[in-house]
Formats: sequence, structure tokens, C-alpha cells
Amino acid sequence: MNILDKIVIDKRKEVALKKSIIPQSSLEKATLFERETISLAQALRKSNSGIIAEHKRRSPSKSVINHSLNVADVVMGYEQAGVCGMSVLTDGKYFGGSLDDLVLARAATLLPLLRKEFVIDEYQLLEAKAYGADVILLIAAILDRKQIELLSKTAKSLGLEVLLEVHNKEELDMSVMPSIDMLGVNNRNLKNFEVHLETSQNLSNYIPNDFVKVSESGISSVAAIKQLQPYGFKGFLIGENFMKTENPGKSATEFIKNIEA
Ligand SMILES: O=P(O)(O)OC[C@@H](O)[C@@H](O)c1c[nH]c2ccccc12
Repeated sequence: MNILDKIVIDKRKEVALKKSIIPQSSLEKATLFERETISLAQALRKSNSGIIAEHKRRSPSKSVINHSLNVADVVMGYEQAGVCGMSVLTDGKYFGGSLDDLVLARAATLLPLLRKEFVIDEYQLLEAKAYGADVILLIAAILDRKQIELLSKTAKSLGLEVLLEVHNKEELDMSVMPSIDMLGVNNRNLKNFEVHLETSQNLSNYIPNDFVKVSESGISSVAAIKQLQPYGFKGFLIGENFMKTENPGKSATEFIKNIEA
């Protein structure tokens, strides 16, 4: 069994348990549930740098990245750096994140926030809304077309944007549909953690132009951004490269300055 299979098995148990503790009707009563969301897709279309900076404490591939930072500080640092939006990992077991991280991030910024999660159930979309997200991630590798359709339509009905993540042409072909806003190519294979930036380049041609193209993972230099931009990528999701430093906001500031230079 690969790591992604394990994560999904654990996630199913987690969601079942959470449903029994906090019913959907309670999530719908949350103050943030009524909030107007902010568009990440629009921010990316308008930007020259297109950075989506991630809050990521650890990962199954790298173990500890940074355990000593405060979410609000990271988020405020990223905002000052001029990022277009942020991604907050909410998976606990494998990434050390939580929905508390998301709501703390929400309290610290008005920029678009992506709930980075292994979404397999509509309940997680209601959670995303209740805890202040603007965007949700759907990972094609763990869903079929019907599920992507159902989840993306539900997300849209809640006012959430959808970033659909693919890693190969089969996943891309089965998941392109109008209820998706942004198409992300994950340069990391979540089944074996190999990272190749060429994955983005190779798939870019097959992504219809109506979707904002996002390249995800393994981006650690401005040169990589410059390499990907000619292929139509407007968004770049960066976690470890910023989070491994003592001051992620400062690292992001330098990085963005160099893209725009
Ligand atoms: O830390 P990196 O290599 O910059 O990657 C960030 C982000 O792309 C990565 O965390 C990610 C992309 N898709 C995911 C799906 C689940 C968990 C994590 C991810």
C-alpha cells in the first residue's frame, strides 16, 4: 500500500468520527460560514509573481520542516511579502496541521486562503467554509470523475473556489469540468514522493486555457518560476522552501522581489 492509500484510509475514519462529534448543521451555524469568500483565481490572473505560500510544519517525505513558528506570524509575513494567497495544511497525522491553523490564519489575513486537505467527503467542504477558507483542493489521484463533479459543485454552491490537482495526463483528462477554477499540476508524485518540475511543463499544453494554471511542489528558486511561466503557469504553490527558514515571510519577500526584478 502506498502512502496516499494510507492517508485516505485514515481520512475516512477521521471524517466519520468528526461527523459524529460536530454535525453538519453545527458547521452551518458557524459565524464564518456566512462570510463572502475572496477569489484566488482573480488574484493570480492579475499578478506577475503568482505565489501561493504554504503553512506546512512537516510532511511524510521530509518529516519536520518547522515546528517552532506561530501561524499568525507566518501568515502576516507572507502577506507583507506580497503573496497572492496562502495554503494552510489541515491534515494532522501526516502534516501536523489542523483546522485551528486555518481559523488562526483567517483571523490574521484578508488574502485568499486554501484549505490544503485530502478531501473525500462533502462534510470537509462545510468545514472548510466554517473555518474560513476561500478555496479547496481536490486531488484527482484519490477521487473519480463523479466524486470530483459532486465535490466541486458543492464547493461552488458554498462560494468556495476549486483547485483541482493532477499529476499525469489520465488524471487531467478525467477531471476537466466547468466547476473547476484552477488546475494544479503537482510536481511531486504523492505515491513515491519523486519531484520533477518537468511534470508541469509536460502537462501544460493539455490544460484548457479557461483554467488558471498552477504549478505545485518542489519549487525552490526564481529560476524555476521563470522556467514555468512561458508554459502559461500563473500560480506557484511553495511550502518547504519558505517554511524551512527561520522567517518564512522574509524568505518570501526576497523571492518575490527577485521574480519581479
Ligand atoms: O513544500 P513544497 O514542495 O513547496 O510543496 C508545497 C505543496 O505543493 C505540497 O505541500 C502539496 C501539493 N499537493 C499536496 C497535497 C496534499 C498535501 C501536500 C501537497
